[in-house]
Amino acid sequence: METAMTRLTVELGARSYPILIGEGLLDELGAHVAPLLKRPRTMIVTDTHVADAYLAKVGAALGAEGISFSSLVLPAGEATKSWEGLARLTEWLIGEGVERSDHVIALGGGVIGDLVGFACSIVKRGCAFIQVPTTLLAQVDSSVGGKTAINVPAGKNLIGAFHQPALVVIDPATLTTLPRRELGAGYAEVVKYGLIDDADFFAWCEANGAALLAGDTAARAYAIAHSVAAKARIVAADERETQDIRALLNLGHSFGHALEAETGYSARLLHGEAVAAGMVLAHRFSAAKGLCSAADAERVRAHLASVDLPHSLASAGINTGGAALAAHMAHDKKVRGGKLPLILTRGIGQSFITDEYGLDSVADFLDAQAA
Ligand SMILES: NC(=O)c1ccc[n+]([C@@H]2O[C@H](COP(=O)([O-])OP(=O)(O)OC[C@H]3O[C@@H](n4cnc5c(N)ncnc54)[C@H](O)[C@@H]3O)[C@@H](O)[C@H]2O)c1
Ligand SMILES: O=C(O)C(=O)C[C@@H](O)[C@H](O)[C@H](O)COP(=O)(O)O
Ligand SMILES: [Zn+2]
Repeated sequence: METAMTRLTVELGARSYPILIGEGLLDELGAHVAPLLKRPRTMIVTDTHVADAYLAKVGAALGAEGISFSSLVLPAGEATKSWEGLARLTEWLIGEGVERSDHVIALGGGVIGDLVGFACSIVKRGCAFIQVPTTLLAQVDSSVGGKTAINVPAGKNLIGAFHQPALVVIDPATLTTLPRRELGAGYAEVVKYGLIDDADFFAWCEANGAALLAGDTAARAYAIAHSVAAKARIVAADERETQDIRALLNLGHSFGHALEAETGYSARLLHGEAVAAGMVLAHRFSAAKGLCSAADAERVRAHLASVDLPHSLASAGINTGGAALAAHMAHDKKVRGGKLPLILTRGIGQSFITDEYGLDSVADFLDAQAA
């Protein structure tokens, strides 16, 4: 019997692709992948944790459709999104005889998805890839939209490319094995969609976030479909972040990426955790500048705190001065004409982009937050 599934499309003309969402889809992966292949062969890239839990299942699903595969299992964790990880992966793909028309499968969280996407954008000047996200974060955000990258010491995702996947297959059943801390990190990106432009969805998060994190499958299914639909709409409107639309997906990230840099892209602070703290800082900065009410900023902080996410510099484990944090922000990819546009807000669900505030003012604000 076929799995019940939701099908969305990222509308990008010739680069359009489907997003399939359904419990149990991993078991049917071969049937969805087969029509894309020029030869019955693929390469799976994953990490150690995901390989233990799902590589055999995915292999069986491909085998059932007569698709042979080889696999590369990389170390789990953010450090794999690096020059070393990229070198290892690209050399492996070439050793495996990857062809431009092959479809490499990224099976894992945002680290594997971002790394595989970037490798596929440059190997043989570009081959195809398929996202099979297994974390909440990757299912609601990173698997869709084609931002691919590695981190370098100067900053987060500074070396990368826009390279869209050919297909995204989301099986929320994989979340049953995901540790609670990782679920929380993904949930921060769910809340982000409410804060960008959807106050009703933020209210839904306030009412349902705890249940979602505790394992409510209906809440998870709703949050994934709603988030991915929002992301697909934004990406379709501004694929390469040139029109001040896609940049809204960066809400909380200019602050958050600085916190990640400060903690060395390590397990001390996960990406989603940094984004949670970053979204509180963006709202508080907006309140400090008289753009939004202090009550709205507090509402955001209170919800993230209620689900045990970092919601301040201190709870994110940061005691660095504002100038050092602002210095990280100077490398932000959104900088134009020497100015960093910030994603700020006029209230819940009313975010906007502005380059009115300089990094000096951000540094002063961060000093006050640390005090
Ligand atoms: N490209 C984008 O648009 C985009 C968007 C958001 C985040 N990101 C990037 O995504 C990365 C973070 O992704 P992430 O939070 O998925 O982290 P991750 O890929 O490191 O995965 C988190 C942890 O969960 C484990 N794991 C994954 N799936 C599992 C499962 N089903 N069961 C048990 N364990 C599992 C992994 O092995 C890892 O230890 C960051 O590098 C961030 O910059 C990219
Ligand atoms: O898809 C986007 O656009 C986003 O901004 C999604 C973010 O959640 C993601 O973390 C992204 O990688 C951050 O953007 P970046 O351009 O600063 O890497
Ligand atoms: Zn993010």
